[in-house]
Order: sequence, then structure tokens, then C-alpha cells
Amino acid sequence: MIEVDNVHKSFGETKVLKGISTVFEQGKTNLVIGQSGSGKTVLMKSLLGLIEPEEGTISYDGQFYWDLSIAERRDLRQDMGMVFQGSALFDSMTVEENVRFPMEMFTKNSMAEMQDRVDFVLERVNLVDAHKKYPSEISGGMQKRVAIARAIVMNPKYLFCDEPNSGLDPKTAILIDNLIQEITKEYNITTIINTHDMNSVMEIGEKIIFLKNGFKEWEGTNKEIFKTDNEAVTNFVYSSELFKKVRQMYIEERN
Ligand SMILES: Nc1ncnc2c1ncn2[C@@H]1O[C@H](COP(=O)(O)OP(=O)(O)OP(=O)(O)O)[C@@H](O)[C@H]1O
Repeated sequence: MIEVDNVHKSFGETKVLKGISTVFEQGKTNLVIGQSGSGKTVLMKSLLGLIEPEEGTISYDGQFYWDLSIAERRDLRQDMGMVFQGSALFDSMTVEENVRFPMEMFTKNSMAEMQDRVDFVLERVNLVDAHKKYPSEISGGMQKRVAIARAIVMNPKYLFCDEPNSGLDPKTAILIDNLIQEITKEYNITTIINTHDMNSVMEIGEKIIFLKNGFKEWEGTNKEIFKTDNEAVTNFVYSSELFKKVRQMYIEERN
């Protein structure tokens, strides 16, 4: 569980996060949504310990990042896995080398131990024949699976995913969403996903935080987002005619 309490962050005169408080729950897919520029990336960087808030606190199962020693922060960072937008794989490394990389950086495991773990996580993301391939030789969806495998190879307690669906076709996007949700449940991870994808909101939005101009405008579940009267949320989520109709049908069905 990650608890965010009254977090403020400015760049120069520009206030970007204006008192964000929320709880990202363990074993759940927590989604952060909001228009471009609303502060999602700055919040995620703050959660990753890359940006220090001027005010407010962030605690990870009771540990306050900025109160820890350098060594303790390093340990905590090893509990964090990250799936970057666009996968961010190393082009010159094979799939298995990419996945092994964090272990080579942060552990003293033997090659055999690392190989066992690489085999395990690649199997978990349903990639059994791609070990020796290079990123350029596999599809975008497979690259995303490799990125997920690399993010979980160190057994993280916290998993951060920045736009994990960007660039994927809708069907592959849903498979990736489902995979992230399954892994979240299976390993009881606190997962936070920045997304623009409304399918993700509907499918895996167990907890959704909606940011607007640096404020938390709304939070709730994917079931609640269908029913909310908050105009900023409905304008954002139901900006397309299709989603407006889906919402209407859902509300009528319930009445
Ligand atoms: N290092 C920085 N220096 C100055 N301003 C910054 C910095 N990082 C972010 N900002 C500003 O903070 C605001 C929020 O940016 P942020 O990247 O968090 O938005 P976002 O919601 O992630 O947008 P998008 O959906 O487009 O990724 C923007 O106005 C941005 O210009």
C-alpha cells in the first residue's frame, strides 16, 4: 500500500501537484487518469522517489521515502518495478539479457539462479520462445510482455506502469491489461498505472484517481465512474459518443 498525503510540487512559479492525497491499495490495479498536463507523470515520478515533494508525504507500507537513509532508499527502490511507455528495452540486448539486467545490476545471484528466474518470468508473461530474440525481432505486444517480465523479475512490491497500452491495437491492449492485473493479484503487488485508455479504465480500474489541474478531482472504482455526476470526470471519460451511449445503456440497465 502506498499512502500519499497532501503532496505538493511546483516547478518555479508553476504549481503542478496541489495537495494530492490518496491510498494506492495492495493487490489492486490503481489507475491515474486525467488530461495531458494534469500532473500524472509528476505524481508517478514522485512515487518513484525521483521527485521530492515540497510539502506532504508518501509512505510505502509505513516507510516514508524521504526520511530513509540513502541505503534504505536504495533497498526500497529495489521493491519498485517499472514498465515504461514504449517498453524502453535495450535494442542491443536479447530478450533474456533485457530481463536479466536488473538482477545483474542489483543482485549477486549466480548466472544459473538468474537464468532460472528469467525463465520463470518469461514463462509467466507467456513468452517461451523469445529468449534469444532482439526487441526489433518481436511485436509491440511481445515487447510489452518483456517489459513486464523485466519489471517483475526482482519480485517488486510496487509496480508502476506508464501508459502500458500506448501503441498497441485494442485486442493486444486488453491482453496486456489483463496480464498486469493477473500479476498484481498473483503476487499481491501495489500497482499504479498512468493511462489515457478508457478500455483500461472500464476493464481494470479497481481504483481510479482522476487528476485535474494538479488536484485530485475524483476517485472511485470503474463501477462508480459509470454513475458519477462529476462533470469533469464525465466530460473526460465520456468524451466519445460511443462511451456516452455505453454509459446510458449501463444506467438504463441498472434502473
Ligand atoms: N521538470 C519539469 N519542469 C518544469 N515543468 C514541468 C516539469 N515536469 C512537468 N512539468 C509541468 O508539469 C505539468 C504536468 O506535467 P505531467 O507530465 O505530469 O502531465 P501528464 O498528466 O503526465 O501529461 P501527459 O498525459 O501528456 O503525459 C505540465 O504543465 C508540465 O509542463
